[in-house]
Amino acid sequence: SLGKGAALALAGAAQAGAAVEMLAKRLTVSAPGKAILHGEHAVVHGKAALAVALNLRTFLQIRPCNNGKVAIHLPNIGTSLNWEMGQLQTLLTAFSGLDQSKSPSPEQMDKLREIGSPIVIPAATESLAALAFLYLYLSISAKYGQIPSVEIVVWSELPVGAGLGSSAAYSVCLAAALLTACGAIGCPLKEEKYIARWPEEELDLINQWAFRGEQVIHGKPSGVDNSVATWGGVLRFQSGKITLLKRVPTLRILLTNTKVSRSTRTLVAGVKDKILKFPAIMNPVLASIDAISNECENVLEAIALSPSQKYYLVLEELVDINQHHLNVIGVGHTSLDRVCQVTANHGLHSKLTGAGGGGCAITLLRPDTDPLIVEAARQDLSACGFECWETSIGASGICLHSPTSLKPEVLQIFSKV
Ligand SMILES: Nc1ncnc2c1ncn2[C@@H]1O[C@H](COP(=O)(O)OP(=O)(O)OP(=O)(O)O)[C@@H](O)[C@H]1O
Ligand SMILES: C[C@@](O)(CCO)CC(=O)[O-]
Ligand SMILES: [Mg+2]
Repeated sequence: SLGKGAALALAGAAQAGAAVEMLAKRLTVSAPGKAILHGEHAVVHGKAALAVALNLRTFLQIRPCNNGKVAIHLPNIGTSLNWEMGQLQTLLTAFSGLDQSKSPSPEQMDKLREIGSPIVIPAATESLAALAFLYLYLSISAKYGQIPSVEIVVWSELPVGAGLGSSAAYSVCLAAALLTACGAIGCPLKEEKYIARWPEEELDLINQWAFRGEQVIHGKPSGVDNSVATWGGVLRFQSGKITLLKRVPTLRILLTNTKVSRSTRTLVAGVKDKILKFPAIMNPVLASIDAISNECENVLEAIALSPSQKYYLVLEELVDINQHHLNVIGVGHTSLDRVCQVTANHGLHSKLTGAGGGGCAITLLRPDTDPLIVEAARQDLSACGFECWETSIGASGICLHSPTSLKPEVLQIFSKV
């Protein structure tokens, strides 16, 4: 019998006609950002993480073009880039024989940097966004057939590079749009539908390709961020195994962006160095973070069955302990300490989320936390120069939108670019 990959490739070829039809019109997709409740960094080293999809999304529109170019517009970072189709075509051979199971090689990355853009700084925001796009465009084109001249716009409600999984939402949107555009996966959006999702097998393929995009941006991602952007909801992730949590209580979370910029790639590399330098000291910390994720999962399940004050006390203690651990492994920041102190003054518990080193923190709220307390905490956090907002969790994963399902704000941004 055919392997999953081969079957999908055949299905992709059969959909080649659909690809041409697909690109006769615009296609809009969106994927959510995420917050990690527990397990950031430890998850890169095989431990468990718990992640939730946020109601802040990245939107991507892909439009057919007939100017012989492939263009990408990134209004969040003020960048627009384009390449001649011919220039990309000559590179396809370097990317042939690749599939979603292979990591980007150093030689391929060098080739991409050559044509990347006028941008030369290897780790700059624009350069990483361009490299991830080129990697996905070329390897997907090499495998399923070259994607014709297109124009792509990506815009996000998420702060970019702040710990809320903007890179994963970006990679998942790109993978979904490019795979749909070349007919490797179907287009589940029917005329009468508002929003549509792909079948599980195709979501799995999107997730695998998006992971490759994350590798270009992060270096050594665990895959938790692209998984939550693909599947949505609340999930447990360990060594590539994704378990969607079915019974979860409605959690109230306050998100705070310290606005201190950082790079996930650099922070992940720093933790690895520390583990190599002090294995006997760092490994027990990672094991403890793993135990926190497991304990949190049990407590969430218990709350979903019977909400009780005592469980929220446990969740708060776990947040405090993990925040200390994250400081120990070197991913804290004075701005994050400040968030913890300011919220503690209001009886609330916070920890960093994502890669740390600045970026965002989450503050756990109880179902009955007085809105006046939340407001007072918000004001104090704003006075520190931070931005914060209460969020709902468990949003849906990557989806396709009909134009009528898009908010006016998103339509307006797409109409301007
Ligand atoms: N909307 C976007 N427009 C352009 N580039 C983006 C966008 N979203 C993400 N990126 C790319 O992703 C990079 C940020 O990724 P990074 O992993 O450092 O932060 P994050 O994903 O927001 O946080 P974390 O990984 O900790 O959750 C940017 O430098 C840029 O290259
Ligand atoms: C820091 C990290 O654990 C989470 C970033 O959101 C990196 C990863 O898992 O890829
Ligand atoms: Mg990221």
